[in-house]
Amino acid sequence: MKYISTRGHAANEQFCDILLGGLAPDGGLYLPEVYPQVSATELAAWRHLSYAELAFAVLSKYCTDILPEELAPLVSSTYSPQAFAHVRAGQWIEDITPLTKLGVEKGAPLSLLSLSNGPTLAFKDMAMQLLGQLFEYVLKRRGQRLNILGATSGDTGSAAEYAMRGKKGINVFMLSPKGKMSAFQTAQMFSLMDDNIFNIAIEGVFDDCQDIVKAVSNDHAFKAAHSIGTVNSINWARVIAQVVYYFKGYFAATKSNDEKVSFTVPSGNFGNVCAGHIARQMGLPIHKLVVATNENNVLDEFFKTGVYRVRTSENTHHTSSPSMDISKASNFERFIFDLMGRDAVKTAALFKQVEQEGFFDISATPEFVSIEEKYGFVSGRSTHKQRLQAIREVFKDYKQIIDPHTADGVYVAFQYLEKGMPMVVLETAQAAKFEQTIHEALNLPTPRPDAYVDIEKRPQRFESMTANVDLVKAYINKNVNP
Ligand SMILES: Cc1ncc(COP(=O)(O)O)c(C=O)c1O
Ligand SMILES: N[C@@H](CCOP(=O)(O)O)C(=O)O
Repeated sequence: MKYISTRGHAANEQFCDILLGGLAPDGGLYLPEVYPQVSATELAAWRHLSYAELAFAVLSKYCTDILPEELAPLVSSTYSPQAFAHVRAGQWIEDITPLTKLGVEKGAPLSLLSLSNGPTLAFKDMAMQLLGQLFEYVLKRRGQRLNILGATSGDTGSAAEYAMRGKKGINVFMLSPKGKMSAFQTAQMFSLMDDNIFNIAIEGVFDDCQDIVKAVSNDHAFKAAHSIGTVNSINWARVIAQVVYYFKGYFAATKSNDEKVSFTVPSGNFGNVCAGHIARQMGLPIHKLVVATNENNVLDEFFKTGVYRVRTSENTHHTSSPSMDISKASNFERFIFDLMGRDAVKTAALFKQVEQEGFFDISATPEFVSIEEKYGFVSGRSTHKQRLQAIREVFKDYKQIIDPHTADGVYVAFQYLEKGMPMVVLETAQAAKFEQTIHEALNLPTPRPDAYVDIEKRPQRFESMTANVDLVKAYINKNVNP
């Protein structure tokens, strides 16, 4: 399998190269030359696989430069009960991404696909645990080191740090928006004292952090000299690891492969729902992909109007679903590349316009008009009030405490229920990470795993910085070459 860039100027690379490379050298994002297809026979056989077996089946189609006998143990040790088995409502559950059937609403079976059972209680663990294994394997094979530079709005950071802590040859430099994550999320990252973990609190919003990651990655000399890699969904490996649970969720929600399923995905950087798009392109019978945003509704605006208008830091709201406080959805470029018939020239021109003018408008194109029919995408947005309402209703009707991001998903999913069509909402984090909002909605304490009791009281270590690329580079340089 060869990989190409959405902007058309990268040498055709193999999986292990793009795993370490992150952003393509022309500033674009990597994608496979073609999406591998899943035949009807394969889909029938996959229905009965365990999560680890399914992950191996999907990943084998993409990681073609890793021998199957070497990939298989990496995947099976990642998706093991040690990392993902959990207790819910007093019950010990070994299923890695269990589907909780809530009930039938407006004639549609409604379920939650629970993705936040890993070590840091958010869906990011599903991919990040695998990335940790893949990085270690490839770096050892090549005798290289890696300095990961990441941006987080709350969950990617801790998932990456827990997956990479103590790993030989890997450092993690993680940028986060100062004072904008929940107290739990902040403590989860900043309480780590491992020598290879560096937390940097940036005065700004998530987009400022992501812009710095891209600027550092686009400085090819610095990137090469400091072996810079990424763990955000810029990195293709993140996205394919997330493709797996769409297959798992589909099988759990249906009895036969003749059925279709809609998925609602709480969205910010467009990585999670992009994985759904790729599963659909591979042949998974997905009906609708519902993009649910919070008050930072750049994506909802695009799917409703054809105008993609990024917002400035000042116009990015600090909300009660803070991990989705994103106004420049970096992964969105992969979908636009597909939408534009995989035309890298058109894609590069559109994103150049975003850089220069802050928007593009494709409302008058046949491509935009075809989106729902051809790709199944629809969208909606939720606000603080609607988020609280969804938390209350799911608790009242189904006795489940959902987190604020999942609540945005549930609220928007209700607008797209169709009689007889299963609707699966992706549960992206556990409520424990956002207890202030849960308390506001339910006036109840949120149970949390023993390992996290009083985490907010632990000592914290982090560096504060203004949103300045040179300061970040100097900090990396100082710590990599002390
Ligand atoms: C809990 C939670 N839900 C939803 C999202 C949005 O996912 P994506 O950025 O892949 O669109 C994030 C952050 O990415 C998150 O941490
Ligand atoms: N919401 C994320 C931010 C970025 O998403 P990613 O999937 O591109 O890493 C977070 O919580 O950190």
